[in-house]
Amino acid sequence: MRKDFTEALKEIFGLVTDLPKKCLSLIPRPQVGYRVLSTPCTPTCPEAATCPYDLILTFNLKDEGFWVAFPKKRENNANITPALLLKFLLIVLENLQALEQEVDNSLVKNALQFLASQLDTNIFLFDRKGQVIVSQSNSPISISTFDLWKKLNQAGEPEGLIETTEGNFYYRAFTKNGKMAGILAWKTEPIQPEETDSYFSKDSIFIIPGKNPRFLEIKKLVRQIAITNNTVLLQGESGTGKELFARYIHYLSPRKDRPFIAINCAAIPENLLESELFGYEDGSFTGARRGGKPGKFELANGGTIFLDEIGDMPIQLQAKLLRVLEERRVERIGATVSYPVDIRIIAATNKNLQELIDAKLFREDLFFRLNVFPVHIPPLRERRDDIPLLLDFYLKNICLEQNKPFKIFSPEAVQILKNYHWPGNVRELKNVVAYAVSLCEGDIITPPFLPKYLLNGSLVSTPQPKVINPGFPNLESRKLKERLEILLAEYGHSTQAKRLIAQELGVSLATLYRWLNKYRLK
Ligand SMILES: Nc1ncnc2c1ncn2[C@@H]1O[C@H](COP(=O)(O)OP(=O)(O)OP(=O)(O)O)[C@@H](O)[C@H]1O
Repeated sequence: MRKDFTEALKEIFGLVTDLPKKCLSLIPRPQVGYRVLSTPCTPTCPEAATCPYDLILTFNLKDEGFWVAFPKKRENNANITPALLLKFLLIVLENLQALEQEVDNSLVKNALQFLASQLDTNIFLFDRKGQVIVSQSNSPISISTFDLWKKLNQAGEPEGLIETTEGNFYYRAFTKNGKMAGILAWKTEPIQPEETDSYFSKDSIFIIPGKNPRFLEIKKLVRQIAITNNTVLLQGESGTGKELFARYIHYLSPRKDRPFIAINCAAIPENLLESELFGYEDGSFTGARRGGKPGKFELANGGTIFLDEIGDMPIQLQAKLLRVLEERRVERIGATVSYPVDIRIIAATNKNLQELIDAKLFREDLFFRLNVFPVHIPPLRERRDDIPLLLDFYLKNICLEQNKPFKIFSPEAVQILKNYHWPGNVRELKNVVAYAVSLCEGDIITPPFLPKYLLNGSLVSTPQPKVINPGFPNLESRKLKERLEILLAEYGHSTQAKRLIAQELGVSLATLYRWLNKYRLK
């Protein structure tokens, strides 16, 4: 272990792990854990003026002592940056834990405080329950440690960058025996390019949880596309995160400070969609607002427009959209002139556009214009390895939102959730977690706290055929219609009521509108 550890330090950081004998005689060795020394190690060192090191750390791991020094002049002449020191500290923390050595909090605290004073930054170390072990503020900040902890938990990934009212914080969660043991966060502003090396998540501030290899590939592709101005077509089942990805693309693009305008082509009645998208001039039709109204394209000028459920766009409007895509100009209804617009277009659908083209419901030329960068987001059942991570992500977030103590899922509950086929994808998973959190008062969520339909053996571990839009879990049409009627009677027909119904069913508002149309329940 010691060899691997010192080799890693040498290799990754170019650190000196074998100090000259004369130094060793001056350096006190800690009884346990580690100790950080700034040079000179002692005021009496005869070579203080010419000491080649900046910082020396001494360790005692499993009764074995050794030393690491940070040379003032490193091989590649790189400065010892804050990120480098912190990375180093994290490696130390993790190694101490790998050796199953209890880390003495006061030692960690001293080390961190020392580093913070060297780094001119703010550092916080939380234990797994969010208690602050170290809070080192070099300059006063107004964010509360609770708010910071909340944000860190919302990020969902083991490492990355979060944005707060106080600027950016890098963070890194560390684990012990496979469980989260704490989170170290430190303020970093502005972000220096050399600090964003591969050790840290390049997902930037906006993080989409998911570690499945295919999903990681998609995130990588999306990051590459984001910085271009190209049109993107997101395809995937309902609830897989198409809108989330659209926002992610916008966020990572040079347009991030300009508007992101989303419009759901299926949720808006056909006769209103045109005026919503293109706007209208004064007096262009009965009931039109005085002075006219700008459409979504105009509102999105300089930014991104997200056309959700593009497969549901009426065919006559498709021709008009095609013109916008080709000419980058928009003409309000009733106008005689057109305006230039600078927009990035992201479209999404859970339908098979090829089938719609064959059925003459979707224009092929529009499809080619939109399909510049196609991105297929896989359904949750095709990335089951991410289920525990997503459960954990939403569990923490929902407990924080509902101001409840943190909970965990029992292994039996996780097993059920891992086997389920998730037709409503991540949206459905999120609803299941919210359901369980509101029912369970204890610390452990066991199977009885899960929605009943998940416990029904026939639904569990039944491999499902791959379908683009599977609809609600195994409900036959008649049952679905009955369920919708009951819910409408209970909640009413208002837009807000429909939002609640969609939430209860674990489907998007657009899917609900589609069903209401289908069963003539509007
Ligand atoms: N990978 C993910 N990690 C965390 N949350 C996710 C992920 N994917 C989706 N979600 C969450 O699931 C919900 C549904 O996501 P979103 O609305 O982006 O899906 P969608 O594919 O656009 O759905 P629809 O086609 O029904 O409009 C949102 O609350 C979103 O935050």
